[in-house]
Amino acid sequence: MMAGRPTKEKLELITQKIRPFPDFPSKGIVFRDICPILKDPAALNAVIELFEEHVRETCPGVQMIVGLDARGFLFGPLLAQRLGVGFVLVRKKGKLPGPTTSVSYTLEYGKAEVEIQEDAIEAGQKVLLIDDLLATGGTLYAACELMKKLKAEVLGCLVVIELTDLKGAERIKPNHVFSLVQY
Ligand SMILES: O=P(O)(O)OC[C@H]1O[C@H](OP(=O)(O)OP(=O)(O)O)[C@H](O)[C@@H]1O
Ligand SMILES: Nc1ncnc2[nH]cnc12
Repeated sequence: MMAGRPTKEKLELITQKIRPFPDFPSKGIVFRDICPILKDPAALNAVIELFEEHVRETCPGVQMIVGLDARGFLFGPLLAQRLGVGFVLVRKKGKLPGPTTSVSYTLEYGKAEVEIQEDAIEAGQKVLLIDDLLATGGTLYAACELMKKLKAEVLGCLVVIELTDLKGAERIKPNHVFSLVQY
């Protein structure tokens, strides 16, 4: 049923479910909350179908979906299942057991460090990164650096929301970002 819905309708369904919260988590930030998307199966399905369509058209050789802590974990495994590929976690530092490698980065509202298990991805594997939102691009940039360390081939990045004024797409170049909703 959902697959038959036009793209425009799917995008409207998703956009309606994104809530803005001014001045969260600090003054001047408009926080774009994706929680209502998760509460609505049709909206969540629309997100996954639009990502799936894009990936099947533009990255048919993808071998692994790499999700970013924490909200990339909400969409990544669903997409990976649809595509019939695996899912790997990029986590905030200190959460993963065994040998890991890490990269630090700055956020729209803070500083952090991400890490991945060293054996999560094999050299040469084709991966797509996924997160809920692209702001300054610091997080995705750091995740792309992790991919470099593991010698993975990044086919692109997927986000539900892109905050275009913050120029995250510039930051992660030459990697490409596909976003569903832009502000
Ligand atoms: O493009 P950037 O400026 O790097 O910002 C985007 C990142 O910020 C948010 O995560 P956050 O670090 O708040 O963590 P969370 O997902 O654990 O809430 C968001 O989910 C992205 O991962
Ligand atoms: N404005 C924003 N809304 C939600 N998540 C974010 N992560 C970084 N900036 C954000």
